Amino acid sequence: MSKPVALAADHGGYELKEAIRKHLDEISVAYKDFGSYTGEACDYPDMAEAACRAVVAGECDKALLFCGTGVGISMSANKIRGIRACCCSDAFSAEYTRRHNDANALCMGGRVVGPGLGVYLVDLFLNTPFEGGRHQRRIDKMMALEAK
Ligand SMILES: O=C(CO)[C@H](O)[C@H](O)[C@H](O)COP(=O)(O)O
Repeated sequence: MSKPVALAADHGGYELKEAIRKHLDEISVAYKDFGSYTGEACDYPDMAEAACRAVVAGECDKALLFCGTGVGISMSANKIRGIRACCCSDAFSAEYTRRHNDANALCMGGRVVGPGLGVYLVDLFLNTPFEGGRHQRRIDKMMALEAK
C-alpha cells in the first residue's frame, strides 16, 4: 500500500485544502491532514513544517500545502531539508515540477486557485513521474546547496 499524502493549510488555504481532501476521499487516495482543522487564523510556517517533516521522515509520500497565495507556505516548505516545493497555479508547472524537479510538495493559493483547477493540478502532480536522467544531476546539485 502506498504512503499517504500530507495535507496542511493556514486560514487562507483552508477551504481549498478541504476541497482537495474531499477529492482525495472520492478517489480513495490516503492522506494525513496536519490542519488547520477550523480555518481560524494561524501561521503558514507552522503548518508547512508539520506536513513537510512527515514527508522527510518517510511517513508521507508528498505534501499538498495551501495558504492564501501559496507563496508563503512554499517558501517555508523549501526551508526544510529534503523538501522541493513548487507553488503552482498552472498545469504545465504542476506537471513539469514532477517530471524535471521531482518536487515533493505542491503549494497552491486558496485566494488564487479555485477548487476545480486545484483538483486538476493535484491529480497532475500526484500522477506524473520524475523523468530522471539529466534532471537527477541537477537535483543532486540543488540538494547539495542545502549543505553549503
Ligand atoms: O498567503 C499567505 C502567505 O503567503 C497567507 O495565507 C496569508 O493569507 C497572508 O499572509 C495574509 O495574511 P492574513 O492574516 O490573512 O491577512
